[in-house]
Amino acid sequence: MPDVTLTTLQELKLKGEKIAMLTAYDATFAQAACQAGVDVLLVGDSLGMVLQGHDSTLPVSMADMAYHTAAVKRGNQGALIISDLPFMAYANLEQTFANSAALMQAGAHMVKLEGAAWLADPIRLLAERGVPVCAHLGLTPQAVNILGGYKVQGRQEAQARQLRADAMALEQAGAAMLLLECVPSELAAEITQSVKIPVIGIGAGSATDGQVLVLHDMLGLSLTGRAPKFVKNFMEGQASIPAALSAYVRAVKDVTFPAAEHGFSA
Ligand SMILES: Nc1nc(=O)c2c([nH]1)NC[C@@H]1CN(c3ccc(C(=O)N[C@@H](CCC(=O)O)C(=O)O)cc3)CN21
Ligand SMILES: CC(C)C(=O)C(=O)O
Ligand SMILES: [Mg+2]
Repeated sequence: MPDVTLTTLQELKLKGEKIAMLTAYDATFAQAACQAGVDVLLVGDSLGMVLQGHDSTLPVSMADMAYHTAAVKRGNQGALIISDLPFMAYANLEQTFANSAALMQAGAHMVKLEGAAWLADPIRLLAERGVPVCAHLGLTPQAVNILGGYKVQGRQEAQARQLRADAMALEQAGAAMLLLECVPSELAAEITQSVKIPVIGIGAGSATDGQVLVLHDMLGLSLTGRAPKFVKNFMEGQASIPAALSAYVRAVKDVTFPAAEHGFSA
């Protein structure tokens, strides 16, 4: 078992102490993040963009996710490891079970699925089989071709109402955690208060129970030359990568990150 478990995260939410989460794709950065005090490591399918150079997360395979999960597991020092199920790896229940098993056996402690209320059945069935699930709501990058780009979600009242309902339904179904990406800060605050499970945000303001960023983004690296609005470069003013990782954890814990400028309004 890792030092950080679901119970730990529940306690952090109750105490009002923020959860620091960061993506990791290899053993060395996993170890460095742990030594900086990161609570949760996310083996994100963002690796398709930052490691592989694709322009979306869609080309990422299960083999890729299992390979990077196994590498992160070897460098991990007590963090909870969450791995993304990649595009179309949870299109039906049989695939969802087999692919979740592969990630758990590679070293994940939880899997993350992108979607909405339709995730209720897979979440309930995975939990019954021993797999905790994080539900990723709001801007779901695997649906970029449906969404028409990487755009803020939940700005219209009807969409906001839908997101609130989805969050409650997925908690009810047995989700262990929610991740809100690119939603107005006010809406993320409401959802965080309305559920008992931890809510992690990226581009969702400072009121969520924790924050996540893509490792390369927070180290000031970008393939496209322009980072999303919610990114802060933590290398600025730091002399080393370990110092930047520590600055990130400190900023999340003392709620100096994210600032208002990193969030979206309705
Ligand atoms: N390097 C990296 N960082 C990420 O955060 C990330 C990935 N890759 N790959 C998968 C998804 C894609 N993500 C993205 C990418 C771009 C924006 C973006 O540029 N958003 C606009 C908002 C536009 C609006 O106002 O609707 C922004 O200005 O931030 C957001 C999320 C988040 N994830
Ligand atoms: C951006 C985060 C939330 C993610 O899903 C990823 O890194 O793939
Ligand atoms: Mg992802």
